[in-house]
Amino acid sequence: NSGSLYDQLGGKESIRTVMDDFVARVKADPRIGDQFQNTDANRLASQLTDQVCEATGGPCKYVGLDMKAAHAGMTITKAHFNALVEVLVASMNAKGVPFDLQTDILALLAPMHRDVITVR
Ligand code: HEM
Repeated sequence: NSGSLYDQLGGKESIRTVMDDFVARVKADPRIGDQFQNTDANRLASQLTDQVCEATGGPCKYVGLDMKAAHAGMTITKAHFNALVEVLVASMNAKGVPFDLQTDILALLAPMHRDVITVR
């Protein structure tokens, strides 16, 4: 396979499609949904799209809070983190992201656990 991860994903519109699905599933998830109760779905999907677009080599710039600041003050456990990853995989499956690409994306996000998990 050639091209950036971003191109393989199908560009920004495809990433946004996954993220819209993801935020909806997160809000409905019994394990983590409560934490996103007051979250503006459109805004979070937009932030996540920019973040993943940039991280995969796309022409975007994520201008939100860094991951430590974004999650400071929240109660986020390893179990919460794993639940969110599971939800993301469900969305990537639902939107037809090939398995190899899924693992590439997860590899980019996994190290963020250090800044996201606040309860250790
Ligand atoms: C790799 C894992 C994660 C990534 C990449 C990530 C990414 C982000 C991003 C980009 C934002 C927006 C920051 C901004 O707007 O400036 C955000 C906000 C947030 N995240 Fe995470 N996050 C992750 C894991 C989690 C987990 C496990 C939880 C809790 C279960 C969580 C809960 C939240 C909440 C509640 C917000 C605030 C949304 C709002 O503005 O209302 N995140 N996250």
